[in-house]
Amino acid sequence: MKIVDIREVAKPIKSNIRNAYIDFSKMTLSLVAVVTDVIRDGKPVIGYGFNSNGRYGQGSLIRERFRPRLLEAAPESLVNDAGDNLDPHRIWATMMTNEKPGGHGERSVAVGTIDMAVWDAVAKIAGKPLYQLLAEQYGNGTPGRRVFVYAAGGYYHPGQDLEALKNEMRGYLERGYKVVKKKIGGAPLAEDLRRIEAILSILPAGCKLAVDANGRFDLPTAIQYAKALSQYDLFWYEEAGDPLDYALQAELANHYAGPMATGENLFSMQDARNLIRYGGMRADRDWLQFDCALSYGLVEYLRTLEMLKDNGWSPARCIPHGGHQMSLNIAAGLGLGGNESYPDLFQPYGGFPDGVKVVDSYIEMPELPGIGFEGKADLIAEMRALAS
Ligand SMILES: O=C([O-])CC(=O)C(=O)O
Ligand SMILES: [Mg+2]
Repeated sequence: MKIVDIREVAKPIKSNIRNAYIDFSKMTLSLVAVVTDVIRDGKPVIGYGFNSNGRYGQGSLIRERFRPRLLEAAPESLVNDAGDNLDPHRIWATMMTNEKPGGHGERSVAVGTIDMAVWDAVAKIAGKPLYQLLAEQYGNGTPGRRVFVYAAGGYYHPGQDLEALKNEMRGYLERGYKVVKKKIGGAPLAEDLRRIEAILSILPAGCKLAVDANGRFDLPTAIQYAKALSQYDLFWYEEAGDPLDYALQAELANHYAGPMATGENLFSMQDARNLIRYGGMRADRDWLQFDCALSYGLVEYLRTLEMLKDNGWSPARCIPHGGHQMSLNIAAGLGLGGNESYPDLFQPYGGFPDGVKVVDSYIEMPELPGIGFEGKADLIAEMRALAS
Protein backbone atom coordinates (compact mmCIF):
# COMPACT_ATOMS: atom_id res chain seq x y z
CA MET A 1 0.00 0.00 0.00
CA LYS A 2 1.43 3.35 -0.90
CA ILE A 3 0.92 6.97 -1.86
CA VAL A 4 1.61 7.13 -5.59
CA ASP A 5 1.20 10.86 -6.11
CA ILE A 6 0.32 14.12 -4.40
CA ARG A 7 -1.17 16.78 -6.65
CA GLU A 8 -1.66 20.43 -5.75
CA VAL A 9 -3.30 23.35 -7.47
CA ALA A 10 -3.98 26.92 -6.31
CA LYS A 11 -7.64 27.89 -6.60
CA PRO A 12 -9.14 31.37 -6.28
CA ILE A 13 -11.67 31.98 -3.51
CA LYS A 14 -11.69 35.70 -4.03
CA SER A 15 -14.53 38.07 -3.27
CA ASN A 16 -14.91 41.79 -2.85
CA ILE A 17 -15.37 41.68 0.92
CA ARG A 18 -13.08 42.82 3.69
CA ASN A 19 -12.70 42.27 7.40
CA ALA A 20 -10.89 44.63 9.78
CA TYR A 21 -7.52 43.45 8.50
CA ILE A 22 -7.60 42.15 4.95
CA ASP A 23 -9.67 42.17 1.81
CA PHE A 24 -10.29 38.93 -0.06
CA SER A 25 -9.70 40.29 -3.57
CA LYS A 26 -6.76 37.95 -4.18
CA MET A 27 -7.53 35.10 -1.78
CA THR A 28 -6.51 31.61 -2.88
CA LEU A 29 -6.28 28.16 -1.40
CA SER A 30 -4.33 25.01 -2.18
CA LEU A 31 -6.37 22.01 -3.26
CA VAL A 32 -4.55 18.71 -2.80
CA ALA A 33 -5.18 15.14 -3.95
CA VAL A 34 -3.33 12.24 -2.30
CA VAL A 35 -3.50 9.36 -4.75
CA THR A 36 -3.03 5.85 -3.35
CA ASP A 37 -2.67 2.44 -4.96
CA VAL A 38 -5.48 1.05 -2.78
CA ILE A 39 -8.48 -0.08 -4.84
CA ARG A 40 -12.03 0.35 -3.49
CA ASP A 41 -15.08 -0.21 -5.67
CA GLY A 42 -12.75 -0.83 -8.60
CA LYS A 43 -11.03 2.56 -8.35
CA PRO A 44 -7.91 3.88 -6.60
CA VAL A 45 -8.63 5.63 -3.30
CA ILE A 46 -7.87 9.35 -3.50
CA GLY A 47 -7.97 11.62 -0.48
CA TYR A 48 -8.66 15.32 -0.89
CA GLY A 49 -7.80 18.34 1.19
CA PHE A 50 -7.58 22.12 1.06
CA ASN A 51 -6.65 24.92 3.38
CA SER A 52 -9.32 27.22 4.70
CA ASN A 53 -9.70 30.90 3.86
CA GLY A 54 -7.56 33.57 5.42
CA ARG A 55 -4.14 32.22 4.49
CA TYR A 56 -3.22 31.71 0.85
CA GLY A 57 -2.41 28.65 -1.26
CA GLN A 58 0.79 26.89 -0.23
CA GLY A 59 1.88 25.34 -3.51
CA SER A 60 5.58 26.11 -3.30
CA LEU A 61 6.01 24.63 0.19
CA ILE A 62 4.02 21.57 -0.81
CA ARG A 63 5.96 21.06 -4.03
CA GLU A 64 9.42 21.83 -2.63
CA ARG A 65 9.35 20.06 0.73
CA PHE A 66 6.31 18.08 1.83
CA ARG A 67 5.36 16.24 -1.36
CA PRO A 68 8.91 15.00 -2.11
CA ARG A 69 9.43 13.83 1.47
CA LEU A 70 6.36 11.61 1.27
CA LEU A 71 7.02 10.30 -2.22
CA GLU A 72 10.67 9.56 -1.41
CA ALA A 73 9.89 7.76 1.88
CA ALA A 74 9.87 3.97 2.02
CA PRO A 75 6.16 3.12 1.52
CA GLU A 76 6.16 0.72 4.50
CA SER A 77 7.26 3.60 6.77
CA LEU A 78 3.93 5.36 6.10
CA VAL A 79 1.51 2.55 6.98
CA ASN A 80 0.15 1.35 10.31
CA ASP A 81 1.42 -1.69 12.22
CA ALA A 82 -1.33 -3.90 10.82
CA GLY A 83 -0.31 -2.86 7.32
CA ASP A 84 -3.94 -2.33 6.36
CA ASN A 85 -4.05 1.48 6.17
CA LEU A 86 -1.94 4.60 5.89
CA ASP A 87 -0.81 5.99 9.25
CA PRO A 88 -1.48 9.75 9.48
CA HIS A 89 0.92 10.10 12.42
CA ARG A 90 3.82 8.48 10.57
CA ILE A 91 3.01 10.49 7.46
CA TRP A 92 3.01 13.64 9.57
CA ALA A 93 6.39 12.80 11.11
CA THR A 94 7.83 12.18 7.64
CA MET A 95 6.56 15.52 6.36
CA MET A 96 8.17 17.24 9.35
CA THR A 97 11.59 15.64 8.86
CA ASN A 98 14.31 18.31 9.05
CA GLU A 99 11.88 20.98 10.24
CA LYS A 100 12.96 22.81 13.41
CA PRO A 101 10.39 23.59 16.11
CA GLY A 102 8.80 27.02 16.42
CA GLY A 103 8.02 29.60 13.75
CA HIS A 104 4.83 27.94 12.68
CA GLY A 105 4.06 30.47 9.90
CA GLU A 106 2.73 29.06 6.65
CA ARG A 107 4.36 25.65 6.90
CA SER A 108 1.53 24.58 9.20
CA VAL A 109 -0.97 25.41 6.44
CA ALA A 110 0.84 23.30 3.85
CA VAL A 111 1.08 20.33 6.22
CA GLY A 112 -2.53 20.78 7.38
CA THR A 113 -3.75 20.67 3.79
CA ILE A 114 -1.99 17.39 3.01
CA ASP A 115 -3.02 15.98 6.40
CA MET A 116 -6.69 16.59 5.53
CA ALA A 117 -6.29 14.59 2.31
CA VAL A 118 -4.51 11.80 4.20
CA TRP A 119 -7.37 11.43 6.71
CA ASP A 120 -9.88 11.44 3.86
CA ALA A 121 -7.95 8.57 2.25
CA VAL A 122 -7.58 6.70 5.54
CA ALA A 123 -11.32 6.80 6.26
CA LYS A 124 -12.12 5.79 2.67
CA ILE A 125 -9.70 2.86 2.91
CA ALA A 126 -11.43 1.88 6.16
CA GLY A 127 -14.77 2.26 4.35
CA LYS A 128 -16.38 4.61 6.89
CA PRO A 129 -17.15 8.24 7.53
CA LEU A 130 -14.18 9.98 9.10
CA TYR A 131 -16.30 10.99 12.13
CA GLN A 132 -17.02 7.29 12.77
CA LEU A 133 -13.34 6.35 12.52
CA LEU A 134 -12.39 9.20 14.86
CA ALA A 135 -15.01 8.27 17.44
CA GLU A 136 -13.79 4.66 17.39
CA GLN A 137 -10.05 5.39 17.45
CA TYR A 138 -9.81 8.55 19.55
CA GLY A 139 -13.23 9.22 21.05
CA ASN A 140 -15.84 7.40 23.07
CA GLY A 141 -16.82 5.05 20.25
CA THR A 142 -20.06 6.76 19.28
CA PRO A 143 -20.09 9.91 17.18
CA GLY A 144 -22.54 12.71 17.89
CA ARG A 145 -23.86 13.17 14.40
CA ARG A 146 -25.78 16.37 15.18
CA VAL A 147 -23.36 19.29 14.98
CA PHE A 148 -23.99 22.92 15.92
CA VAL A 149 -23.19 25.38 13.13
CA TYR A 150 -23.32 29.16 12.94
CA ALA A 151 -23.40 31.48 9.93
CA ALA A 152 -20.35 33.68 9.45
CA GLY A 153 -20.79 36.73 7.28
CA GLY A 154 -21.38 40.37 8.04
CA TYR A 155 -18.25 41.42 6.19
CA TYR A 156 -17.73 44.97 4.99
CA HIS A 157 -19.13 44.95 1.45
CA PRO A 158 -18.67 48.03 -0.70
CA GLY A 159 -21.87 50.04 -0.61
CA GLN A 160 -23.79 47.68 1.70
CA ASP A 161 -26.20 49.75 3.81
CA LEU A 162 -27.92 48.69 7.02
CA GLU A 163 -30.98 47.39 5.16
CA ALA A 164 -28.79 45.16 2.99
CA LEU A 165 -26.89 43.96 6.05
CA LYS A 166 -30.19 43.03 7.71
CA ASN A 167 -31.26 41.20 4.56
CA GLU A 168 -28.01 39.25 4.55
CA MET A 169 -28.68 38.16 8.13
CA ARG A 170 -32.34 37.36 7.40
CA GLY A 171 -31.04 35.05 4.68
CA TYR A 172 -29.05 33.07 7.26
CA LEU A 173 -32.00 32.88 9.65
CA GLU A 174 -34.23 31.63 6.83
CA ARG A 175 -31.73 28.88 6.12
CA GLY A 176 -32.01 27.60 9.69
CA TYR A 177 -29.20 29.34 11.55
CA LYS A 178 -29.78 30.74 15.02
CA VAL A 179 -26.33 32.23 15.51
CA VAL A 180 -24.89 34.69 13.00
CA LYS A 181 -21.57 36.53 12.95
CA LYS A 182 -20.51 39.92 11.72
CA LYS A 183 -17.19 41.71 11.40
CA ILE A 184 -16.19 44.65 13.58
CA GLY A 185 -13.14 46.88 13.65
CA GLY A 186 -13.29 47.79 9.97
CA ALA A 187 -15.33 50.91 10.68
CA PRO A 188 -15.39 53.48 13.51
CA LEU A 189 -16.93 52.21 16.76
CA ALA A 190 -20.13 54.26 16.36
CA GLU A 191 -20.75 52.81 12.91
CA ASP A 192 -20.00 49.26 14.11
CA LEU A 193 -22.54 49.75 16.89
CA ARG A 194 -25.17 50.90 14.38
CA ARG A 195 -24.48 47.79 12.33
CA ILE A 196 -24.73 45.57 15.42
CA GLU A 197 -27.99 47.18 16.51
CA ALA A 198 -29.45 46.82 13.03
CA ILE A 199 -28.83 43.08 13.17
CA LEU A 200 -30.05 42.72 16.77
CA SER A 201 -33.27 44.49 15.77
CA ILE A 202 -34.18 41.62 13.42
CA LEU A 203 -32.94 38.64 15.47
CA PRO A 204 -35.84 36.62 16.89
CA ALA A 205 -35.76 35.48 20.54
CA GLY A 206 -33.30 32.61 20.97
CA CYS A 207 -31.01 33.83 18.18
CA LYS A 208 -27.64 35.45 18.83
CA LEU A 209 -24.97 37.55 17.20
CA ALA A 210 -21.20 37.02 17.43
CA VAL A 211 -18.70 39.72 16.47
CA ASP A 212 -15.17 39.31 15.08
CA ALA A 213 -12.43 41.97 15.09
CA ASN A 214 -9.86 39.83 13.25
CA GLY A 215 -7.05 40.84 15.57
CA ARG A 216 -7.27 44.52 14.70
CA PHE A 217 -7.32 46.23 18.12
CA ASP A 218 -4.61 47.43 20.46
CA LEU A 219 -5.44 47.08 24.13
CA PRO A 220 -7.12 50.49 24.65
CA THR A 221 -9.31 49.97 21.57
CA ALA A 222 -10.12 46.39 22.55
CA ILE A 223 -11.23 47.68 25.97
CA GLN A 224 -13.22 50.52 24.42
CA TYR A 225 -15.08 48.00 22.27
CA ALA A 226 -15.44 45.63 25.25
CA LYS A 227 -17.21 48.35 27.23
CA ALA A 228 -19.50 49.22 24.33
CA LEU A 229 -20.26 45.59 23.49
CA SER A 230 -21.07 44.75 27.11
CA GLN A 231 -24.51 46.32 26.67
CA TYR A 232 -25.51 43.51 24.26
CA ASP A 233 -25.90 39.82 24.97
CA LEU A 234 -23.50 38.62 22.28
CA PHE A 235 -22.67 35.02 21.43
CA TRP A 236 -18.99 35.98 21.55
CA TYR A 237 -16.42 38.77 21.05
CA GLU A 238 -13.78 37.28 18.75
CA GLU A 239 -10.08 37.90 18.16
CA ALA A 240 -9.99 41.39 19.63
CA GLY A 241 -6.20 41.77 19.46
CA ASP A 242 -3.20 40.24 17.77
CA PRO A 243 -3.50 36.44 17.99
CA LEU A 244 -0.12 36.13 19.72
CA ASP A 245 -0.75 38.92 22.25
CA TYR A 246 -1.77 36.69 25.14
CA ALA A 247 -1.34 39.51 27.67
CA LEU A 248 -3.88 41.63 25.79
CA GLN A 249 -6.37 38.76 25.77
CA ALA A 250 -5.80 38.13 29.48
CA GLU A 251 -6.26 41.79 30.38
CA LEU A 252 -9.41 42.02 28.25
CA ALA A 253 -11.08 39.43 30.47
CA ASN A 254 -11.03 42.09 33.21
CA HIS A 255 -13.19 44.32 31.02
CA TYR A 256 -15.56 41.91 29.30
CA ALA A 257 -17.62 39.42 31.27
CA GLY A 258 -19.32 37.80 28.28
CA PRO A 259 -17.89 34.98 26.18
CA MET A 260 -14.82 35.65 24.06
CA ALA A 261 -13.35 33.54 21.27
CA THR A 262 -9.97 33.30 19.60
CA GLY A 263 -7.41 30.89 18.18
CA GLU A 264 -7.95 30.74 14.41
CA ASN A 265 -4.48 32.22 13.87
CA LEU A 266 -2.67 29.89 16.26
CA PHE A 267 -1.00 27.21 14.22
CA SER A 268 0.41 24.64 16.60
CA MET A 269 -0.29 22.85 19.86
CA GLN A 270 2.47 24.96 21.45
CA ASP A 271 0.83 28.25 20.41
CA ALA A 272 -2.54 26.97 21.60
CA ARG A 273 -0.93 25.96 24.90
CA ASN A 274 0.47 29.45 25.31
CA LEU A 275 -3.02 30.85 24.85
CA ILE A 276 -4.31 28.52 27.57
CA ARG A 277 -1.34 29.28 29.85
CA TYR A 278 -1.13 33.03 29.40
CA GLY A 279 -4.26 34.25 27.61
CA GLY A 280 -6.65 34.30 30.57
CA MET A 281 -9.23 32.29 28.61
CA ARG A 282 -12.11 31.11 30.79
CA ALA A 283 -13.01 27.43 30.42
CA ASP A 284 -16.57 28.06 31.61
CA ARG A 285 -17.55 30.50 28.83
CA ASP A 286 -14.89 31.22 26.21
CA TRP A 287 -14.46 29.49 22.84
CA LEU A 288 -11.38 28.11 21.05
CA GLN A 289 -11.25 28.35 17.26
CA PHE A 290 -8.08 26.47 16.26
CA ASP A 291 -8.51 25.31 12.66
CA CYS A 292 -6.71 22.09 11.78
CA ALA A 293 -6.55 23.03 8.08
CA LEU A 294 -4.28 25.95 8.99
CA SER A 295 -2.41 24.37 11.87
CA TYR A 296 -0.66 21.14 10.87
CA GLY A 297 -3.84 19.15 10.48
CA LEU A 298 -5.67 16.67 12.66
CA VAL A 299 -2.52 14.88 13.85
CA GLU A 300 -1.55 18.15 15.57
CA TYR A 301 -5.16 18.93 16.56
CA LEU A 302 -5.29 15.63 18.47
CA ARG A 303 -2.28 16.89 20.45
CA THR A 304 -4.08 20.17 21.04
CA LEU A 305 -7.15 18.33 22.35
CA GLU A 306 -4.89 16.34 24.73
CA MET A 307 -3.30 19.56 25.92
CA LEU A 308 -6.75 21.05 26.52
CA LYS A 309 -7.80 18.01 28.52
CA ASP A 310 -4.65 18.26 30.67
CA ASN A 311 -5.61 21.86 31.36
CA GLY A 312 -9.20 21.16 32.29
CA TRP A 313 -10.82 22.24 29.02
CA SER A 314 -13.59 20.25 27.38
CA PRO A 315 -13.48 19.68 23.60
CA ALA A 316 -17.01 21.11 23.67
CA ARG A 317 -15.43 24.58 24.09
CA CYS A 318 -13.92 24.27 20.59
CA ILE A 319 -15.77 25.68 17.58
CA PRO A 320 -13.17 25.74 14.80
CA HIS A 321 -12.69 28.45 12.24
CA GLY A 322 -12.89 27.67 8.54
CA GLY A 323 -16.29 26.24 7.67
CA HIS A 324 -14.99 23.01 6.11
CA GLN A 325 -16.22 19.46 6.34
CA MET A 326 -13.00 18.26 8.00
CA SER A 327 -13.85 20.14 11.18
CA LEU A 328 -17.46 18.94 10.97
CA ASN A 329 -16.12 15.38 11.12
CA ILE A 330 -13.88 16.20 14.07
CA ALA A 331 -16.80 17.87 15.81
CA ALA A 332 -19.04 14.84 15.31
CA GLY A 333 -16.33 12.29 16.07
CA LEU A 334 -14.67 13.91 19.06
CA GLY A 335 -17.36 16.05 20.65
CA LEU A 336 -16.40 19.58 19.69
CA GLY A 337 -18.92 22.34 20.36
CA GLY A 338 -19.69 22.86 16.68
CA ASN A 339 -18.26 24.39 13.56
CA GLU A 340 -18.22 27.63 11.60
CA SER A 341 -20.07 27.92 8.30
CA TYR A 342 -20.03 30.60 5.57
CA PRO A 343 -23.35 30.12 3.77
CA ASP A 344 -22.56 32.61 1.01
CA LEU A 345 -18.75 32.67 0.85
CA PHE A 346 -15.71 30.69 -0.24
CA GLN A 347 -17.73 28.25 -2.34
CA PRO A 348 -17.51 25.45 -3.32
CA TYR A 349 -15.07 24.67 -0.49
CA GLY A 350 -17.23 25.49 2.49
CA GLY A 351 -20.55 24.07 3.51
CA PHE A 352 -22.15 20.67 3.71
CA PRO A 353 -22.90 17.68 1.49
CA ASP A 354 -25.85 18.34 -0.82
CA GLY A 355 -29.20 17.86 0.84
CA VAL A 356 -27.94 18.53 4.38
CA LYS A 357 -30.25 21.08 5.98
CA VAL A 358 -29.59 23.39 8.90
CA VAL A 359 -32.36 23.05 11.47
CA ASP A 360 -32.24 25.14 14.67
CA SER A 361 -28.54 25.77 13.91
CA TYR A 362 -27.70 22.05 13.81
CA ILE A 363 -26.89 19.74 10.93
CA GLU A 364 -26.94 15.94 10.87
CA MET A 365 -23.82 14.33 9.39
CA PRO A 366 -24.69 12.01 6.49
CA GLU A 367 -23.22 8.54 6.08
CA LEU A 368 -20.51 9.11 3.46
CA PRO A 369 -17.09 7.44 3.37
CA GLY A 370 -14.15 9.69 4.20
CA ILE A 371 -14.68 13.36 4.91
CA GLY A 372 -17.78 13.37 2.71
CA PHE A 373 -16.60 15.52 -0.20
CA GLU A 374 -18.18 13.08 -2.67
CA GLY A 375 -21.56 14.25 -1.36
CA LYS A 376 -21.03 17.82 -2.54
CA ALA A 377 -21.29 17.92 -6.34
CA ASP A 378 -19.65 21.28 -7.04
CA LEU A 379 -16.72 20.55 -4.73
CA ILE A 380 -16.00 16.99 -5.83
CA ALA A 381 -16.04 18.12 -9.46
CA GLU A 382 -13.07 20.44 -8.76
CA MET A 383 -11.33 17.71 -6.79
CA ARG A 384 -11.76 15.08 -9.50
CA ALA A 385 -10.49 17.51 -12.11
CA LEU A 386 -7.25 17.77 -10.13
CA ALA A 387 -6.89 14.03 -9.65
CA SER A 388 -7.63 12.92 -13.18
O1 LIG B 1 -12.44 36.99 7.87
C1 LIG B 1 -11.72 36.02 8.07
O2 LIG B 1 -10.48 36.06 7.91
C2 LIG B 1 -12.33 34.75 8.60
C3 LIG B 1 -12.56 34.80 10.04
O3 LIG B 1 -11.97 35.52 10.79
C4 LIG B 1 -13.58 33.93 10.62
O4 LIG B 1 -14.26 33.23 9.88
O5 LIG B 1 -13.70 33.93 11.84
MG1 LIG C 1 -12.37 35.09 12.87
